[in-house]
Amino acid sequence: MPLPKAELHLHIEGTLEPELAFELAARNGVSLPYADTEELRAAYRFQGLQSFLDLYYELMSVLRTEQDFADLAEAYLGRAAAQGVRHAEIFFDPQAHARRGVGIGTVVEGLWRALGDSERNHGVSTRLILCFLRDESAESAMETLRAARPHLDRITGVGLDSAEAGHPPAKFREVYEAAAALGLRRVAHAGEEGPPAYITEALDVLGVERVDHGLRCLEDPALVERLVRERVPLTLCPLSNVRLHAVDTLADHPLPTLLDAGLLCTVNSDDPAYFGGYAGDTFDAVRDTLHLTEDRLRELARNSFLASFLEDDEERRARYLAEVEAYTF
Ligand SMILES: Nc1ncnc2[nH]cnc12
Ligand SMILES: [Zn+2]
Repeated sequence: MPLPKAELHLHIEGTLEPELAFELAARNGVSLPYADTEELRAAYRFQGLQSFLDLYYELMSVLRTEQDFADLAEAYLGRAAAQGVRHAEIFFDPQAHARRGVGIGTVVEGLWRALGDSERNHGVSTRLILCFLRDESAESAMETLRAARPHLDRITGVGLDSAEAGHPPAKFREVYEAAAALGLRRVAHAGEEGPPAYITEALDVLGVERVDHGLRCLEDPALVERLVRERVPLTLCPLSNVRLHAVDTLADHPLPTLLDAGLLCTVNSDDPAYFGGYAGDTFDAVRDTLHLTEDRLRELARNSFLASFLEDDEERRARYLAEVEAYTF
């Protein structure tokens, strides 16, 4: 039995495996510029974040209907459950679908067809986090939040993703204020490819409660001290960092340094169809390559539930935490 864990940094569009991409392309009459799944997989060699994002946005053109989003989420939940995920807080990118005329209602209600039955079908509780694309305008983000209003009973929080460099968090001050006023939780990608100052800005200007990635905090010791003091969780994605060249190899990943510094670290899969592993694969990889002890692995699992947005269901959180403590390796 795998170690129970929560997945807190997972883009649902990043779980689109080549096989499902081709199946949906055929179903929807979309042609992909790849002959087959093998040729598509061969394209998964990225120079950095932007080259990944180019393929990620291209491939999601196969997602058209509610059923497509339901099938995508259902496939993810099955894989996640098999790897010990008990709770998943799932990002989605409505603006990336609105571009081709797929409205946020299709996305959210489609995902909900799978998420609504996830506890019963997979034993996985879920939350949805709407991400704004930071390389789109602040006005577009505000329009997206407006369009999300009829679906807010399905949405727990907002996040910020896509190309980071040159798109500081402060650009989205107003939309995060509006999201907070609607009672939404707040997270943001920061310090993945952008500087540590973006992490500080995400905390101070956007009021984020977790930092997605946050890897580059290590360049600013005062910031590390603050993150430790304020118990700000980091949702790290080690396999993503290797594939997008934030680190040279997994053996060079600073996860042990971050843990030793006292940071509240979690490990996550980001875009598992593209980066070579789901949550359990990621835990196995850091265990084997970074030689993490059982105590460290248990700490990472515990942190994942502590950092999750389960404030509305503390009984469940306590149950998950008890499972972590009772786990025998
Ligand atoms: N790792 C990542 N960073 C920024 N935006 C993303 N969208 C999907 N994955 C992402
Ligand atoms: Zn991400």
